[in-house]
Amino acid sequence: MRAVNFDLDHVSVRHRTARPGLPPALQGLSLRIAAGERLAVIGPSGAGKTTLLHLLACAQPPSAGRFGVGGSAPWSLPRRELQRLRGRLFLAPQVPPLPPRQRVVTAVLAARLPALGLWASVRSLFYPHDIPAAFDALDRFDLGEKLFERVDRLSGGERQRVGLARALLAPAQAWFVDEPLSALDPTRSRQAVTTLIAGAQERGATLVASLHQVDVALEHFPRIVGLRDGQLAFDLPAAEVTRERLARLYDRFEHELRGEGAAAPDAPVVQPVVMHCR
Ligand SMILES: Nc1ncnc2c1ncn2[C@@H]1O[C@H](COP(=O)(O)OP(=O)(O)OP(=O)(O)O)[C@@H](O)[C@H]1O
Repeated sequence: MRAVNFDLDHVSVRHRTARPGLPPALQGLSLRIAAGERLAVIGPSGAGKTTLLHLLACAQPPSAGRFGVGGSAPWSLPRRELQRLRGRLFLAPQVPPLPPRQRVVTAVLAARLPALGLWASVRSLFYPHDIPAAFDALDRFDLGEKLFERVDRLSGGERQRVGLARALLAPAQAWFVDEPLSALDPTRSRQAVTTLIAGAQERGATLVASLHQVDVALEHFPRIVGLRDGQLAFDLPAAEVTRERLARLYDRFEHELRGEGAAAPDAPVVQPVVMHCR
């Protein structure tokens, strides 16, 4: 499967529901992400990390500037083609949208729906079509024994890992993963991030992750994009992200840099967000 590249040329994003007078969530961002590249997006709360991932996954349109995916402007495509493109992009929200009463096997295999026809999709809701593949994906996140568990019987950390296991089954060429480690303890975090990276590399998929754990970002991602107040603060190889740059990026948000205020491992589950991208 061929990976895709992304081009942002002075892109701004304003949320439709944003209060008038507030600056856009992203302002004049210019970035180029090559096919198969791996990068982490860091920055304090409200910097625009989630908005950037939603833009890249074609879940959120730009309000200004030029945004291209694989050489075409997604928001100018006919609706059906835009849908097809979205099927090649996998967005993993921080809180995965897993139906609470569903079995884990069904929830994980749902990642394949963009590649299935209508009848196969409906059928797969009742008869999981590839149980071994679901087991393998879960097992890589140490969750193989939860295959037939109901989603609402999982801890917050387990749900988050189920959400990540979906990436391994998605027919996608680019993965956008929003704070994948927020409900995981340090050991699980390391396991999850190495599994994600290995999975993306096996497929040659582009991987963009927003991370609050700056140490994990610097250790595992060769390129780091720093956002602050919706603007690009820096775009550098990890080795060039110095303490001074981080101190400037997190000025007045030092507690976030120290990891304070993060969700406790396996914290109580927050209600899943509704995804509008497919
Ligand atoms: N649906 C929305 N409607 C209106 N404003 C929004 C919406 N989503 C985000 N924003 C605003 O856009 C800005 C960027 O938010 P975003 O969620 O992208 O930041 P973030 O860096 O991911 O933050 P966090 O680390 O807290 O998740 C913030 O000012 C936020 O309040």
